[in-house]
Amino acid sequence: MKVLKEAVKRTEEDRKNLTETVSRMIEEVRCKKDEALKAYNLQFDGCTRETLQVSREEIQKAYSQLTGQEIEDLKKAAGNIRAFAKAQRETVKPLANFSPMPGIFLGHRILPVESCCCYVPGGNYPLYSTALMLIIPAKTAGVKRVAACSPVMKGTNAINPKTLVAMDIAGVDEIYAVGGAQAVAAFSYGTEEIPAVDMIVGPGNRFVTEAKRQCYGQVGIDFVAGPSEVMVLADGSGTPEVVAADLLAQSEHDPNAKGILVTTNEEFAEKVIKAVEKELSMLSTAEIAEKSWNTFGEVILADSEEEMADLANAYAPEHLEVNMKNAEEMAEKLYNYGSLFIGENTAEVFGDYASGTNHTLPTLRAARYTGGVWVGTFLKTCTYQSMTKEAMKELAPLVARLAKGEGLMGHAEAAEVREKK
Ligand SMILES: NC(=O)c1ccc[n+]([C@@H]2O[C@H](COP(=O)([O-])OP(=O)(O)OC[C@H]3O[C@@H](n4cnc5c(N)ncnc54)[C@H](O)[C@@H]3O)[C@@H](O)[C@H]2O)c1
Ligand SMILES: N[C@H](CO)Cc1c[nH]c[nH+]1
Ligand SMILES: [Zn+2]
Repeated sequence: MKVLKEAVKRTEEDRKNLTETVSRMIEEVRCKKDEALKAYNLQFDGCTRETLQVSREEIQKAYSQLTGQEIEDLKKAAGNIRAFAKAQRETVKPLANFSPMPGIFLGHRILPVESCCCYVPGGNYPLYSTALMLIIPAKTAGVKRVAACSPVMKGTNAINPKTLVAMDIAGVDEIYAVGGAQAVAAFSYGTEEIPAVDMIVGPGNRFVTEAKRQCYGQVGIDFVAGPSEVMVLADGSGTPEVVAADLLAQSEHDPNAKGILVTTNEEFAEKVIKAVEKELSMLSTAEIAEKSWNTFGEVILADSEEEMADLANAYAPEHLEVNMKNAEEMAEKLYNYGSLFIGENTAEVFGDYASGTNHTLPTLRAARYTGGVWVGTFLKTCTYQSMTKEAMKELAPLVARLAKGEGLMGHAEAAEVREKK
Protein backbone atom coordinates (compact mmCIF):
# COMPACT_ATOMS: atom_id res chain seq x y z
CA MET A 1 0.00 0.00 0.00
CA LYS A 2 1.22 3.51 -0.82
CA VAL A 3 -0.40 6.81 0.20
CA LEU A 4 -0.50 9.13 -2.84
CA LYS A 5 -2.36 11.94 -1.07
CA GLU A 6 -2.33 12.15 2.69
CA ALA A 7 -5.01 13.65 4.99
CA VAL A 8 -4.30 15.96 7.90
CA LYS A 9 -4.95 14.27 11.25
CA ARG A 10 -7.25 15.93 13.77
CA THR A 11 -5.44 16.82 17.00
CA GLU A 12 -6.40 16.04 20.60
CA GLU A 13 -6.46 19.80 21.26
CA ASP A 14 -9.22 20.28 18.60
CA ARG A 15 -11.32 17.58 20.26
CA LYS A 16 -10.87 18.99 23.76
CA ASN A 17 -11.88 22.50 22.67
CA LEU A 18 -15.00 21.18 20.96
CA THR A 19 -16.02 19.10 23.99
CA GLU A 20 -15.63 22.08 26.33
CA THR A 21 -17.44 24.56 24.07
CA VAL A 22 -20.40 22.26 23.58
CA SER A 23 -20.58 21.30 27.24
CA ARG A 24 -20.77 25.01 28.19
CA MET A 25 -23.54 25.56 25.63
CA ILE A 26 -25.60 22.63 26.94
CA GLU A 27 -25.29 23.94 30.52
CA GLU A 28 -26.35 27.40 29.39
CA VAL A 29 -29.50 26.01 27.72
CA ARG A 30 -30.30 23.85 30.76
CA CYS A 31 -30.12 26.87 33.04
CA LYS A 32 -31.46 29.71 30.94
CA LYS A 33 -33.67 27.73 28.50
CA ASP A 34 -35.39 29.92 25.83
CA GLU A 35 -33.32 32.96 26.81
CA ALA A 36 -30.14 31.01 25.95
CA LEU A 37 -31.63 29.65 22.70
CA LYS A 38 -32.52 33.14 21.53
CA ALA A 39 -29.08 34.49 22.45
CA TYR A 40 -27.36 31.68 20.47
CA ASN A 41 -29.78 32.15 17.54
CA LEU A 42 -28.69 35.77 17.41
CA GLN A 43 -24.98 35.04 17.89
CA PHE A 44 -24.62 32.28 15.27
CA ASP A 45 -27.40 32.93 12.78
CA GLY A 46 -28.41 36.59 13.25
CA CYS A 47 -31.94 35.49 14.15
CA THR A 48 -34.16 37.69 16.34
CA ARG A 49 -37.32 35.54 16.48
CA GLU A 50 -39.37 35.91 19.65
CA THR A 51 -41.30 32.67 19.07
CA LEU A 52 -39.26 29.64 18.05
CA GLN A 53 -42.14 27.47 16.85
CA VAL A 54 -42.98 27.98 13.18
CA SER A 55 -46.63 28.79 12.55
CA ARG A 56 -49.00 27.26 9.95
CA GLU A 57 -49.03 30.67 8.20
CA GLU A 58 -45.24 30.54 7.79
CA ILE A 59 -45.52 27.04 6.29
CA GLN A 60 -48.24 28.21 3.87
CA LYS A 61 -46.06 31.17 2.88
CA ALA A 62 -43.17 28.77 2.20
CA TYR A 63 -45.36 26.76 -0.24
CA SER A 64 -46.11 29.98 -2.12
CA GLN A 65 -42.36 30.62 -2.53
CA LEU A 66 -41.76 27.28 -4.32
CA THR A 67 -42.50 26.48 -7.96
CA GLY A 68 -44.89 23.67 -8.84
CA GLN A 69 -41.92 21.65 -10.13
CA GLU A 70 -40.06 22.06 -6.82
CA ILE A 71 -43.08 20.81 -4.86
CA GLU A 72 -43.55 17.89 -7.29
CA ASP A 73 -39.85 16.95 -6.96
CA LEU A 74 -40.09 16.87 -3.18
CA LYS A 75 -43.23 14.71 -3.39
CA LYS A 76 -41.60 12.31 -5.85
CA ALA A 77 -38.50 11.86 -3.66
CA ALA A 78 -40.77 11.52 -0.60
CA GLY A 79 -42.71 8.77 -2.41
CA ASN A 80 -39.61 6.63 -2.95
CA ILE A 81 -38.34 7.19 0.60
CA ARG A 82 -41.77 6.35 2.07
CA ALA A 83 -42.17 3.24 -0.10
CA PHE A 84 -38.80 1.87 1.07
CA ALA A 85 -39.51 2.79 4.72
CA LYS A 86 -42.86 0.96 4.52
CA ALA A 87 -41.23 -2.11 2.96
CA GLN A 88 -38.60 -2.10 5.70
CA ARG A 89 -41.32 -1.76 8.37
CA GLU A 90 -42.84 -5.00 7.05
CA THR A 91 -39.59 -6.80 7.88
CA VAL A 92 -39.81 -5.92 11.59
CA LYS A 93 -42.14 -8.43 13.15
CA PRO A 94 -43.56 -9.11 16.61
CA LEU A 95 -42.94 -12.50 18.20
CA ALA A 96 -45.61 -14.24 20.29
CA ASN A 97 -46.00 -17.45 22.31
CA PHE A 98 -42.43 -18.64 22.05
CA SER A 99 -41.99 -21.51 24.49
CA PRO A 100 -38.45 -22.39 25.63
CA MET A 101 -40.04 -24.98 27.95
CA PRO A 102 -43.62 -26.11 28.51
CA GLY A 103 -45.82 -23.48 30.18
CA ILE A 104 -43.51 -20.49 29.60
CA PHE A 105 -44.66 -18.05 26.94
CA LEU A 106 -42.31 -15.36 25.67
CA GLY A 107 -42.75 -12.67 23.07
CA HIS A 108 -41.77 -9.24 21.95
CA ARG A 109 -43.78 -6.29 20.75
CA ILE A 110 -42.53 -3.66 18.34
CA LEU A 111 -43.33 -0.26 19.82
CA PRO A 112 -42.53 3.19 18.42
CA VAL A 113 -40.86 5.82 20.61
CA GLU A 114 -43.46 8.40 21.61
CA SER A 115 -41.70 11.56 20.49
CA CYS A 116 -38.64 12.57 18.53
CA CYS A 117 -36.86 15.58 17.12
CA CYS A 118 -35.51 15.47 13.57
CA TYR A 119 -32.49 17.77 13.20
CA VAL A 120 -32.33 19.20 9.68
CA PRO A 121 -28.98 20.92 9.00
CA GLY A 122 -29.02 24.43 7.64
CA GLY A 123 -25.61 26.01 8.20
CA ASN A 124 -23.71 25.72 4.92
CA TYR A 125 -26.71 24.60 2.83
CA PRO A 126 -30.43 24.11 3.52
CA LEU A 127 -30.47 20.28 3.54
CA TYR A 128 -34.22 19.91 2.96
CA SER A 129 -33.68 16.37 1.68
CA THR A 130 -32.70 15.46 5.26
CA ALA A 131 -36.19 16.50 6.41
CA LEU A 132 -37.64 13.76 4.18
CA MET A 133 -35.02 11.23 5.31
CA LEU A 134 -35.83 11.66 9.01
CA ILE A 135 -39.49 12.56 9.31
CA ILE A 136 -40.79 9.92 6.86
CA PRO A 137 -39.29 6.90 8.66
CA ALA A 138 -40.32 8.37 12.04
CA LYS A 139 -43.92 8.73 10.89
CA THR A 140 -43.85 5.32 9.17
CA ALA A 141 -42.72 3.80 12.47
CA GLY A 142 -45.74 5.39 14.18
CA VAL A 143 -44.03 8.06 16.32
CA LYS A 144 -46.90 10.19 17.70
CA ARG A 145 -45.08 13.50 18.15
CA VAL A 146 -42.52 14.22 15.44
CA ALA A 147 -40.87 17.60 15.94
CA ALA A 148 -38.25 19.03 13.59
CA CYS A 149 -35.82 21.89 13.86
CA SER A 150 -33.40 23.72 11.60
CA PRO A 151 -31.39 26.93 11.82
CA VAL A 152 -32.80 29.98 10.06
CA MET A 153 -31.28 31.31 6.85
CA LYS A 154 -28.43 33.50 8.12
CA GLY A 155 -29.47 37.02 9.03
CA THR A 156 -33.22 36.31 8.71
CA ASN A 157 -35.91 34.95 11.01
CA ALA A 158 -37.04 32.22 8.61
CA ILE A 159 -36.08 28.61 7.92
CA ASN A 160 -35.46 28.03 4.21
CA PRO A 161 -38.88 27.63 2.50
CA LYS A 162 -37.87 24.35 0.79
CA THR A 163 -36.94 22.90 4.17
CA LEU A 164 -40.32 23.95 5.62
CA VAL A 165 -42.23 22.46 2.67
CA ALA A 166 -40.20 19.23 2.81
CA MET A 167 -40.93 18.94 6.54
CA ASP A 168 -44.63 19.45 5.88
CA ILE A 169 -44.77 16.97 2.98
CA ALA A 170 -43.02 14.43 5.20
CA GLY A 171 -45.78 14.84 7.81
CA VAL A 172 -44.08 16.69 10.68
CA ASP A 173 -46.15 17.74 13.71
CA GLU A 174 -44.12 20.70 15.04
CA ILE A 175 -41.30 22.82 13.61
CA TYR A 176 -38.85 25.04 15.54
CA ALA A 177 -36.40 27.60 14.17
CA VAL A 178 -33.27 26.68 16.08
CA GLY A 179 -30.10 24.80 15.19
CA GLY A 180 -26.65 23.86 16.44
CA ALA A 181 -25.69 22.32 19.79
CA GLN A 182 -28.25 24.54 21.50
CA ALA A 183 -31.12 22.85 19.62
CA VAL A 184 -29.93 19.42 20.74
CA ALA A 185 -29.73 20.65 24.35
CA ALA A 186 -33.22 22.17 24.12
CA PHE A 187 -34.89 18.99 22.83
CA SER A 188 -32.99 16.88 25.37
CA TYR A 189 -33.82 18.90 28.50
CA GLY A 190 -36.84 20.95 27.38
CA THR A 191 -37.32 24.71 27.58
CA GLU A 192 -40.34 26.92 28.22
CA GLU A 193 -41.34 26.72 24.53
CA ILE A 194 -39.87 23.37 23.47
CA PRO A 195 -41.08 20.24 25.27
CA ALA A 196 -38.30 17.63 25.58
CA VAL A 197 -38.46 14.57 23.30
CA ASP A 198 -37.50 10.92 23.80
CA MET A 199 -35.09 10.75 20.89
CA ILE A 200 -33.08 13.10 18.64
CA VAL A 201 -32.06 12.00 15.17
CA GLY A 202 -30.26 13.59 12.28
CA PRO A 203 -26.94 14.76 10.98
CA GLY A 204 -25.11 17.96 11.67
CA ASN A 205 -21.75 19.65 11.97
CA ARG A 206 -19.16 19.06 14.69
CA PHE A 207 -21.14 21.07 17.25
CA VAL A 208 -24.40 19.23 16.62
CA THR A 209 -22.85 15.75 16.73
CA GLU A 210 -20.82 16.53 19.86
CA ALA A 211 -24.00 17.81 21.55
CA LYS A 212 -25.83 14.59 20.62
CA ARG A 213 -22.94 12.60 22.08
CA GLN A 214 -23.04 14.56 25.33
CA CYS A 215 -26.86 14.50 25.66
CA TYR A 216 -27.11 10.76 24.99
CA GLY A 217 -28.67 9.09 28.00
CA GLN A 218 -30.87 12.05 28.82
CA VAL A 219 -32.28 11.46 25.34
CA GLY A 220 -31.97 8.64 22.81
CA ILE A 221 -30.00 9.32 19.65
CA ASP A 222 -29.56 7.55 16.34
CA PHE A 223 -25.73 7.70 16.23
CA VAL A 224 -22.96 10.14 15.38
CA ALA A 225 -23.80 11.47 11.90
CA GLY A 226 -21.13 14.08 11.35
CA PRO A 227 -19.40 15.63 8.35
CA SER A 228 -19.95 13.57 5.21
CA GLU A 229 -17.52 10.91 3.98
CA VAL A 230 -17.21 8.92 0.80
CA MET A 231 -14.75 6.20 -0.09
CA VAL A 232 -14.47 5.03 -3.70
CA LEU A 233 -12.96 1.65 -4.49
CA ALA A 234 -11.76 1.72 -8.10
CA ASP A 235 -9.86 -0.80 -10.22
CA GLY A 236 -9.25 1.75 -12.97
CA SER A 237 -11.90 0.36 -15.34
CA GLY A 238 -14.18 3.34 -14.66
CA THR A 239 -14.17 7.02 -15.60
CA PRO A 240 -11.77 9.29 -13.66
CA GLU A 241 -14.14 12.29 -14.03
CA VAL A 242 -17.00 10.31 -12.51
CA VAL A 243 -14.91 9.29 -9.50
CA ALA A 244 -13.64 12.88 -9.10
CA ALA A 245 -17.22 14.20 -9.20
CA ASP A 246 -18.30 11.73 -6.52
CA LEU A 247 -15.38 12.70 -4.25
CA LEU A 248 -16.21 16.39 -4.63
CA ALA A 249 -19.94 15.83 -4.13
CA GLN A 250 -19.21 14.91 -0.52
CA SER A 251 -16.28 17.33 -0.06
CA GLU A 252 -18.55 20.29 -0.82
CA HIS A 253 -20.72 19.53 2.23
CA ASP A 254 -18.31 20.81 4.85
CA PRO A 255 -14.65 21.83 5.26
CA ASN A 256 -14.46 18.79 7.57
CA ALA A 257 -15.93 16.36 5.02
CA LYS A 258 -13.78 13.58 3.62
CA GLY A 259 -13.31 11.99 0.19
CA ILE A 260 -11.07 8.93 -0.16
CA LEU A 261 -10.03 7.06 -3.28
CA VAL A 262 -8.61 3.57 -2.92
CA THR A 263 -7.36 2.05 -6.15
CA THR A 264 -5.02 -0.61 -7.45
CA ASN A 265 -4.18 1.48 -10.50
CA GLU A 266 -1.64 4.32 -10.01
CA GLU A 267 -2.24 5.86 -13.44
CA PHE A 268 -5.97 5.99 -12.71
CA ALA A 269 -5.26 7.63 -9.35
CA GLU A 270 -3.22 10.37 -11.03
CA LYS A 271 -6.05 10.94 -13.53
CA VAL A 272 -8.60 11.27 -10.73
CA ILE A 273 -6.39 13.78 -8.86
CA LYS A 274 -6.12 15.86 -12.04
CA ALA A 275 -9.88 15.61 -12.66
CA VAL A 276 -10.58 16.77 -9.09
CA GLU A 277 -8.40 19.85 -9.67
CA LYS A 278 -10.14 20.60 -12.98
CA GLU A 279 -13.64 20.12 -11.55
CA LEU A 280 -12.77 22.26 -8.52
CA SER A 281 -11.87 25.15 -10.80
CA MET A 282 -15.44 25.06 -12.17
CA LEU A 283 -17.40 24.25 -9.03
CA SER A 284 -19.35 27.13 -7.48
CA THR A 285 -18.99 25.47 -4.06
CA ALA A 286 -15.22 25.17 -4.49
CA GLU A 287 -14.48 27.27 -1.42
CA ILE A 288 -15.69 24.51 0.92
CA ALA A 289 -14.89 21.56 -1.37
CA GLU A 290 -11.30 22.66 -1.90
CA LYS A 291 -10.68 23.15 1.83
CA SER A 292 -12.09 19.73 2.57
CA TRP A 293 -10.24 17.96 -0.28
CA ASN A 294 -6.92 19.65 0.51
CA THR A 295 -7.18 18.92 4.22
CA PHE A 296 -8.96 15.59 4.50
CA GLY A 297 -8.90 14.12 0.97
CA GLU A 298 -6.92 10.88 0.65
CA VAL A 299 -5.70 8.78 -2.26
CA ILE A 300 -4.41 5.31 -1.46
CA LEU A 301 -2.77 2.88 -3.84
CA ALA A 302 -3.58 -0.66 -2.71
CA ASP A 303 -1.48 -3.70 -3.61
CA SER A 304 -4.48 -5.91 -4.34
CA GLU A 305 -8.26 -6.04 -4.40
CA GLU A 306 -8.10 -7.98 -1.13
CA GLU A 307 -6.26 -5.06 0.43
CA MET A 308 -8.87 -2.64 -0.95
CA ALA A 309 -11.60 -4.58 0.81
CA ASP A 310 -9.57 -4.70 4.05
CA LEU A 311 -8.99 -0.94 3.94
CA ALA A 312 -12.70 -0.25 3.37
CA ASN A 313 -13.73 -2.54 6.22
CA ALA A 314 -11.17 -0.97 8.56
CA TYR A 315 -12.20 2.56 7.61
CA ALA A 316 -15.99 1.90 7.83
CA PRO A 317 -16.88 4.93 5.70
CA GLU A 318 -20.28 6.57 5.64
CA HIS A 319 -20.67 5.98 1.88
CA LEU A 320 -18.81 3.30 0.01
CA GLU A 321 -18.81 3.23 -3.79
CA VAL A 322 -17.53 0.26 -5.75
CA ASN A 323 -16.40 1.41 -9.17
CA MET A 324 -14.99 -1.88 -10.47
CA LYS A 325 -15.57 -4.43 -13.21
CA ASN A 326 -16.36 -7.10 -10.62
CA ALA A 327 -18.34 -4.70 -8.41
CA GLU A 328 -20.90 -7.29 -7.23
CA GLU A 329 -18.14 -9.71 -6.24
CA MET A 330 -16.29 -6.98 -4.32
CA ALA A 331 -19.55 -5.93 -2.62
CA GLU A 332 -19.76 -9.40 -1.05
CA LYS A 333 -16.46 -8.79 0.77
CA LEU A 334 -17.54 -5.50 2.35
CA TYR A 335 -19.17 -5.37 5.76
CA ASN A 336 -18.42 -1.98 7.37
CA TYR A 337 -20.17 0.95 5.66
CA GLY A 338 -23.16 3.25 6.13
CA SER A 339 -24.52 2.68 2.62
CA LEU A 340 -23.08 0.83 -0.36
CA PHE A 341 -23.26 1.92 -4.02
CA ILE A 342 -22.48 -0.84 -6.45
CA GLY A 343 -21.17 -0.10 -9.96
CA GLU A 344 -20.45 3.17 -11.80
CA ASN A 345 -24.14 3.79 -12.64
CA THR A 346 -25.02 3.95 -8.97
CA ALA A 347 -23.99 7.42 -7.88
CA GLU A 348 -23.88 8.14 -4.18
CA VAL A 349 -25.90 11.32 -4.80
CA PHE A 350 -28.87 9.22 -5.99
CA GLY A 351 -29.09 7.89 -2.45
CA ASP A 352 -28.64 11.42 -1.07
CA TYR A 353 -31.91 12.53 -2.61
CA ALA A 354 -34.27 10.23 -4.30
CA SER A 355 -33.61 6.52 -4.87
CA GLY A 356 -35.28 5.76 -1.54
CA THR A 357 -32.60 4.55 0.90
CA ASN A 358 -31.77 6.84 3.79
CA HIS A 359 -28.95 9.37 3.60
CA THR A 360 -28.57 9.85 7.36
CA LEU A 361 -25.64 7.57 7.92
CA PRO A 362 -22.93 6.85 10.50
CA THR A 363 -19.59 8.67 10.15
CA LEU A 364 -16.26 8.58 12.00
CA ARG A 365 -16.16 4.76 11.85
CA ALA A 366 -19.51 4.37 13.61
CA ALA A 367 -20.49 2.10 10.68
CA ARG A 368 -18.54 -0.63 12.53
CA TYR A 369 -21.49 -0.95 14.91
CA THR A 370 -24.54 0.62 13.28
CA GLY A 371 -26.31 1.11 9.99
CA GLY A 372 -28.06 4.36 9.01
CA VAL A 373 -31.38 5.82 10.08
CA TRP A 374 -34.33 3.66 9.09
CA VAL A 375 -37.80 2.94 10.31
CA GLY A 376 -36.29 0.59 12.95
CA THR A 377 -34.38 3.52 14.49
CA PHE A 378 -37.71 4.65 15.97
CA LEU A 379 -38.90 1.21 17.06
CA LYS A 380 -38.27 -0.56 20.36
CA THR A 381 -38.31 -4.35 20.66
CA CYS A 382 -39.93 -4.86 24.08
CA THR A 383 -40.17 -8.36 25.52
CA TYR A 384 -42.94 -9.83 27.70
CA GLN A 385 -43.71 -13.18 29.28
CA SER A 386 -46.28 -15.21 31.16
CA MET A 387 -46.23 -18.72 32.65
CA THR A 388 -48.45 -21.43 34.07
CA LYS A 389 -48.37 -22.50 37.72
CA GLU A 390 -46.64 -25.75 36.72
CA ALA A 391 -43.92 -23.91 34.82
CA MET A 392 -43.45 -21.52 37.75
CA LYS A 393 -42.98 -24.44 40.12
CA GLU A 394 -40.37 -25.93 37.84
CA LEU A 395 -38.47 -22.66 37.25
CA ALA A 396 -38.52 -21.31 40.82
CA PRO A 397 -35.90 -23.69 42.37
CA LEU A 398 -33.49 -23.08 39.46
CA VAL A 399 -33.85 -19.30 39.80
CA ALA A 400 -33.52 -19.45 43.60
CA ARG A 401 -30.26 -21.42 43.32
CA LEU A 402 -28.86 -19.01 40.70
CA ALA A 403 -29.86 -15.99 42.83
CA LYS A 404 -28.30 -17.43 46.01
CA GLY A 405 -25.10 -18.03 44.05
CA GLU A 406 -24.95 -14.31 43.37
CA GLY A 407 -25.74 -13.54 47.00
CA LEU A 408 -29.09 -12.00 46.09
CA MET A 409 -31.33 -13.49 48.76
CA GLY A 410 -34.24 -11.15 47.96
CA HIS A 411 -34.30 -12.48 44.42
CA ALA A 412 -34.30 -16.05 45.72
CA GLU A 413 -37.19 -15.25 48.07
CA ALA A 414 -39.26 -13.72 45.23
CA ALA A 415 -39.00 -17.07 43.43
CA GLU A 416 -39.49 -19.33 46.46
CA VAL A 417 -42.43 -17.43 47.96
CA ARG A 418 -44.45 -18.31 44.84
CA GLU A 419 -43.37 -21.92 44.82
CA LYS A 420 -44.51 -22.31 48.44
CA LYS A 421 -47.93 -20.72 47.79
N1 LIG B 1 -23.72 11.85 8.14
C1 LIG B 1 -24.83 12.19 7.56
O1 LIG B 1 -25.75 11.41 7.43
C2 LIG B 1 -25.00 13.59 7.02
C3 LIG B 1 -26.13 13.90 6.25
C4 LIG B 1 -26.31 15.21 5.83
C5 LIG B 1 -25.38 16.18 6.21
N2 LIG B 1 -24.30 15.83 6.96
C6 LIG B 1 -23.37 16.81 7.47
O2 LIG B 1 -24.13 17.76 8.23
C7 LIG B 1 -23.34 18.90 8.37
C8 LIG B 1 -24.19 20.14 8.27
O3 LIG B 1 -23.46 21.18 8.85
P1 LIG B 1 -23.83 22.71 8.72
O4 LIG B 1 -22.82 23.48 9.46
O5 LIG B 1 -24.07 23.01 7.31
O6 LIG B 1 -25.26 22.83 9.43
P2 LIG B 1 -25.74 22.54 10.92
O7 LIG B 1 -27.19 22.84 10.94
O8 LIG B 1 -25.30 21.21 11.37
O9 LIG B 1 -24.98 23.60 11.83
C9 LIG B 1 -25.25 24.97 11.78
C10 LIG B 1 -25.30 25.50 13.20
O10 LIG B 1 -24.03 25.29 13.83
C11 LIG B 1 -23.90 26.24 14.87
N3 LIG B 1 -22.56 26.82 14.82
C12 LIG B 1 -21.93 27.33 13.74
N4 LIG B 1 -20.72 27.81 14.10
C13 LIG B 1 -20.59 27.60 15.42
C14 LIG B 1 -19.57 27.87 16.38
N5 LIG B 1 -18.43 28.45 16.04
N6 LIG B 1 -19.78 27.51 17.67
C15 LIG B 1 -20.92 26.90 18.04
N7 LIG B 1 -21.94 26.63 17.17
C16 LIG B 1 -21.75 26.97 15.89
C17 LIG B 1 -24.93 27.31 14.65
O11 LIG B 1 -25.90 27.22 15.65
C18 LIG B 1 -25.55 26.97 13.29
O12 LIG B 1 -26.93 27.24 13.27
C19 LIG B 1 -22.23 18.81 7.34
O13 LIG B 1 -21.05 18.48 8.01
C20 LIG B 1 -22.66 17.66 6.45
O14 LIG B 1 -21.57 16.99 5.89
C21 LIG B 1 -24.11 14.55 7.36
N1 LIG C 1 -24.46 13.34 1.56
C1 LIG C 1 -25.19 13.69 2.77
C2 LIG C 1 -25.00 12.58 3.77
O1 LIG C 1 -23.71 12.53 4.20
C3 LIG C 1 -26.67 13.88 2.55
C4 LIG C 1 -27.07 15.01 1.65
C5 LIG C 1 -28.06 15.90 1.81
N2 LIG C 1 -28.12 16.68 0.72
C6 LIG C 1 -27.19 16.27 -0.09
N3 LIG C 1 -26.53 15.27 0.46
ZN1 LIG D 1 -24.53 14.71 -0.04
